[in-house]
Amino acid sequence: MSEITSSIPLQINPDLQEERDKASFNVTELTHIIYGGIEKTKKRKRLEKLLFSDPFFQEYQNVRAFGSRSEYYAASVKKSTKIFKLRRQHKWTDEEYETVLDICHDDLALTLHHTMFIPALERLATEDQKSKWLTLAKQYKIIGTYAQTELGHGTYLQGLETTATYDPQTREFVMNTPTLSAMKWWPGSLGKSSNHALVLATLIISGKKYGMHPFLVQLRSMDDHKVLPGVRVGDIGAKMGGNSVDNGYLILDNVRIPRNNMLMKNAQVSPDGKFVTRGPSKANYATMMLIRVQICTMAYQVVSSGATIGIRYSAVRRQSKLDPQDREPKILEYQTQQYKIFPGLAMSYAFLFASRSLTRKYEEAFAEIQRGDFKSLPELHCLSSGLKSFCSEHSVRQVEIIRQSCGGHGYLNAAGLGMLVNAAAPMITVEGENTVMYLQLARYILKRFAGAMSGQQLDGSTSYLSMDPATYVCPVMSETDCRNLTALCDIYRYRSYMTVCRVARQVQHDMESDMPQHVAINKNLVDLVRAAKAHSYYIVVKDFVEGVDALVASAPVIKVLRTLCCFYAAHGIAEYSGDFLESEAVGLHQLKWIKNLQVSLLGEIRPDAVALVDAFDYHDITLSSALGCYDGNAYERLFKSTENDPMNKEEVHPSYYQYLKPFMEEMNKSKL
Ligand SMILES: CCCCC/C=C\C/C=C\C/C=C\C=C\C(=O)SCCNC(=O)CCNC(=O)[C@H](O)C(C)(C)COP(=O)(O)OP(=O)(O)OC[C@H]1O[C@@H](n2cnc3c(N)ncnc32)[C@H](O)[C@@H]1OP(=O)(O)O
Ligand SMILES: Cc1cc2nc3c(=O)[nH]c(=O)nc-3n(C[C@H](O)[C@H](O)[C@H](O)COP(=O)(O)OP(=O)(O)OC[C@H]3O[C@@H](n4cnc5c(N)ncnc54)[C@H](O)[C@@H]3O)c2cc1C
Repeated sequence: MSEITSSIPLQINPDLQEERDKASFNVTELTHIIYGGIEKTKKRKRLEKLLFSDPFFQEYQNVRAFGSRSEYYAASVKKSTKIFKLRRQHKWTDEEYETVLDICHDDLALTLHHTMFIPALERLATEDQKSKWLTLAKQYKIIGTYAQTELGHGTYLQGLETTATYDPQTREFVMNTPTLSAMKWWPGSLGKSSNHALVLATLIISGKKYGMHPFLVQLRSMDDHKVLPGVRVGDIGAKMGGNSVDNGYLILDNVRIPRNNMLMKNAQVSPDGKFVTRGPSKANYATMMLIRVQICTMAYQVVSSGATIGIRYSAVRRQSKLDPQDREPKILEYQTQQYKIFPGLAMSYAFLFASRSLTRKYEEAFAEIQRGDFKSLPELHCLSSGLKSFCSEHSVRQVEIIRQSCGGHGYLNAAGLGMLVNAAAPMITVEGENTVMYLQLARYILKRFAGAMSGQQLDGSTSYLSMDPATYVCPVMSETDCRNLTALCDIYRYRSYMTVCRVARQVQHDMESDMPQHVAINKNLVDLVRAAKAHSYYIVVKDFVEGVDALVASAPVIKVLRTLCCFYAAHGIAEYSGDFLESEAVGLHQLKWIKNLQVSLLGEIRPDAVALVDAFDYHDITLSSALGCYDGNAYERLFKSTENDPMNKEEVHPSYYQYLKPFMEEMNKSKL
């Protein structure tokens, strides 16, 4: 009888334990830094324990892996409602609730209710409207979504075709979907879950259009969830990932809603049909900006989860030979493996600091906006647009590289990496497609650059655009200088300055050559995006350097984070060396030194790699990966995962009797 079983050993895989034993710093100290202090870490642990002591959360993993789409959706509705109930029962604060959503990695069917519907009510409704609708929403007496995107338009909001026409006779809005391309298409939780939707529609009064405004529309009966008259709603179909969410379509056929169902914080329609605005015209775009900021944090979670799986697996997987006399090495010993995974590790910490800094700026600006002061809105819009695009693009790409670095096993669902990549991929598209968002940033940068050229004193993230480029000398004079974080940051800043300067001059030149502005802009779009990317890279490196500099921590923690920060910056320069050379931010000598440093840092990070991902402190259920489990028993867990596979339920699959058996019989009888 074979001794091979799928039982999971009680002890940690010795290969992983060996890594933990040799860490140069205290992992718990770093975990506290990541989560914002001992109390917050403890609270998180308590919430994790509360959630995962319920066997449902373990069973949920199986439905996710092996259930049909409909079963997965149903389990996810159950998960959402369980969490909603727990929130009420334990009177969680908003912060505790957010922590729970982070622990669950946010694949909840009813996700849009809390990610967008409630924040939109908070931002777009008047106090009176809030006391009615927001209260109902927070008590889960209504479930809602944010229905903006249409089949024909997602990006171009001025092109939205859904109409809200005011009828002063009845003091109602008539909500209508006039064409196929006007139907709402994509909103999460719309297809089957929500009974209400915040519908973004073009307001029409007496035949005149007044732009996009938010309207609260009831879609389904509160008694039996049946679709109300005039409403057609359904699921848009299976997606590459995120299939627990019922992204939906919505057609409104002259559905009448009371005047008060227009959310009127930023603009009002009086009973007799007069339109009055308050604040800037883009005030109704506020919810999107919030989610863009949150996407940066999600990108951190995505890439740090991927790095955790990749590094733990690479520490327990042995393959081939390095020293012919020795046993097969851990694949983490191969420099090429380190080169695939450590950029994701360094990026995790870079995005942790960058998203933290962006969130802080957002909260400060939001408080000002609440007081009616909108001066930081343009800066915040552009910063969040750029960083949303940068963090999503880089994290999704890096996790796919990590997936590939896990060889064949990385391709299994049980590895958790494919699902992670597919779930994270829409971050590139949602809340403003990345190219479009980079271009929003580029538009802002061009204006600021023009301001600097005309002698304006700039502040905020673009203040460096008033620098005098003639004073720049590459601050790296020797190989040792390459470890100077301020010097590396200066190199990024100058690269960004030159990239912006070049495209600004080109656009100006094209316009002076009598090219209409839109033609000149379109002729330079690729370089405009390049400038926005260079600026975003600089901001992320700067936030990382400043974040590490400001840390109050033990010397070993600071040392390891400085090493990662240096690697992150050096890796970026090596990867985009063409841009850095072209802008003359570095010369060939410096580039060679920085490339050498990048490679030697791999070896310096290597001994702490496992400890650096342990510090993220992800629960095994959150990671949902046989390869990335804390105990490192990857093979046992892979084998165990096959037990739940419905394909293995019967010894002989029904298809044998249906197809294979008759086919084999026919083949065996055949004379050919
Ligand atoms: C474990 C894994 C978890 C991972 C999870 C992964 C994914 C998450 C999955 C799902 C997400 C869930 C929900 C998703 C929801 C959505 O997607 S909701 C729909 C979002 N849609 C958009 O974001 C649309 C994007 N388009 C726009 O924002 C605008 O149309 C655009 C900015 C492109 C142009 O606007 P428009 O009004 O047409 O522009 P103008 O050219 O007239 O004006 C531009 C001026 O307006 C300023 N501006 C634009 N936006 C803002 C803003 N938000 N705030 C402040 N100012 C703004 C802009 O700077 C210009 O100003 P100037 O004229 O230059 O001064
Ligand atoms: C998983 C998922 C969940 C979503 N959830 C919601 C939701 O809850 N609510 C909601 O309202 N919407 C939702 N959306 C829709 C999402 O917001 C849109 O898909 C997104 O805003 C992009 O718009 P689009 O699909 O129209 O892309 P398009 O604008 O058609 O983009 C297609 C291509 O055209 C290019 N392009 C477009 N305009 C320009 C331009 N001006 N300059 C240069 N290039 C341009 C883009 O760069 C891109 O390459 C969701 C989408 C997904 C995938």
